[in-house]
Amino acid sequence: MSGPIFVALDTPDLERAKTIAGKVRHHVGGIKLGLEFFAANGRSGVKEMAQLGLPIFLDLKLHDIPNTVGKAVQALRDLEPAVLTVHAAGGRAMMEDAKAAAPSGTKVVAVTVLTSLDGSDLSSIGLAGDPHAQVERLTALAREAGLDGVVCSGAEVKAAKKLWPGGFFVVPGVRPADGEAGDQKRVVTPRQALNDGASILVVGRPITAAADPDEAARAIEATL
Ligand SMILES: O=c1ccn([C@@H]2O[C@H](COP(=O)(O)O)[C@@H](O)[C@H]2O)c(=O)[nH]1
Repeated sequence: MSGPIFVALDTPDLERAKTIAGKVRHHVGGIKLGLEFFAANGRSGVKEMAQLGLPIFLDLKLHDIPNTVGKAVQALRDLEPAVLTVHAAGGRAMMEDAKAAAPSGTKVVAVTVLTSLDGSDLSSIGLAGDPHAQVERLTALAREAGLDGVVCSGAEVKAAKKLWPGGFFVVPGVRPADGEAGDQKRVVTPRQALNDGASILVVGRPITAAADPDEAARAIEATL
């Protein structure tokens, strides 16, 4: 993969996704397509975006029983995404089945604790302890399940990498120093995330909501 920035094209509008990708393509290493894009455009939309020639990160955050997730990954095989996500909370067997069903060139990575959650959110769903401990627990589980890496916030990536030196670490929820956090709760700067061990950075609104997405991507790239 070339540059570390994957731009999150969170839109249901295929033409808008193509326009933004076209504008920022020289300043990003790939494009991330998530639930909003996939729900609106499906597999054909992913194929159309792939024609731009940038690596595709398919962020579907699959989370179900092992058989269902394995079959879903099987159905996605021909899209050959560079990166595909599942939720680590689905458990070891689910992650094993996802990895077994994925193409060999796809990195299957597990979401540990969403960057939009803090300690009080975890308490409200019955998970005691801070996000840090939960990220460490799920990173160890993802490693045991044979995945390629995890998704965590920049606040935990250093600890996760210490547990798994050869892992692939995806860090979303990054914001330039003066950036709006929005719904993200565990936020660090792109530079800090890379310093602490991120393999790739996921950047959405700081680029896509900017008046000039190309300039915004360029400015973030210049800080790295
Ligand atoms: O824990 C997670 C996992 C995935 N995401 C995704 O990353 C982008 C972030 O977008 P911003 O606009 O830069 O906040 C978005 O597509 C999420 O689905 C995440 O934020 N946190």
